[in-house]
Amino acid sequence: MVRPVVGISGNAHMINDEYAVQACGLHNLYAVSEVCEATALVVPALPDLNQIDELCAVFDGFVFTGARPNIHPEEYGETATPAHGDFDRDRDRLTLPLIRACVERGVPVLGICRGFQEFNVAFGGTLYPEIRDLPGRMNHRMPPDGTIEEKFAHRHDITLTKGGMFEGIFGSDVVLTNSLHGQGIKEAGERVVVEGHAPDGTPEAIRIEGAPGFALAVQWHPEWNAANDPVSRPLFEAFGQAMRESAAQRRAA
Ligand SMILES: N[C@@H](CCC(=O)NCCCC(=O)O)C(=O)O
Repeated sequence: MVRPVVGISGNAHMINDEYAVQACGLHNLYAVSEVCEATALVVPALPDLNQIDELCAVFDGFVFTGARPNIHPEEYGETATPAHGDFDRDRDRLTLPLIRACVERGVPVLGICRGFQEFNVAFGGTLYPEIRDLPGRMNHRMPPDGTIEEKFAHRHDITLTKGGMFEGIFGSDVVLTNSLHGQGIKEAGERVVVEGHAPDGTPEAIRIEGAPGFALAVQWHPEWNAANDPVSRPLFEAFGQAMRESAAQRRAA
């Protein structure tokens, strides 16, 4: 049985401030390979090199990964300010239409951190540029100091909608996760259903209403220690199963 082939979104990166590359966190690749039991291939976030229809035809699913650069606020009708930080416009221009196309076609998609924010913006939602500046909110950013393990350590609970898809996957309505993001959902998009919140009310888990396929996204980083984490593993297992079922249906059609 051929394993599902999964596109993992790349990110613009400069080596030594002079050599442009597309980068992808290794944990995303290992989580998809080891837990989804799938072949993980990096898709360069370069709209000029990719055709949306071809990507949807070639891949059995996509993971839209985390990334430090933010979605440009003009993608959700707002004007950039210094608070909005750095951008990756090529990634915006590929991932937002690709997410919509995958959902329409029933191609399974999983969003992580920036990818979670892309799901919301792709369906008409908006973002806060800096969660920690909002009254009553925590600082959700990656700790500035410490080891990489400390930066990806569990940080807060997330309360999930009872009877929702995420509770069904995790087997609990409260889960413990890491947190490495500065931005977050301000207004949920028209078809964006928020199923999970942090203790300060920040949206942390969403699904796309009416999606024929797997279309879930989380604000935290489940790819970290995915094979062993009791929250990450079932999420990637569910994603892998959704891709196998979707691929079998497409082959049978
Ligand atoms: N840029 C967005 C999304 C944050 C994100 O995806 N973080 C993952 C990378 C972690 C790091 O390298 O800092 C935001 O800040 O909300």
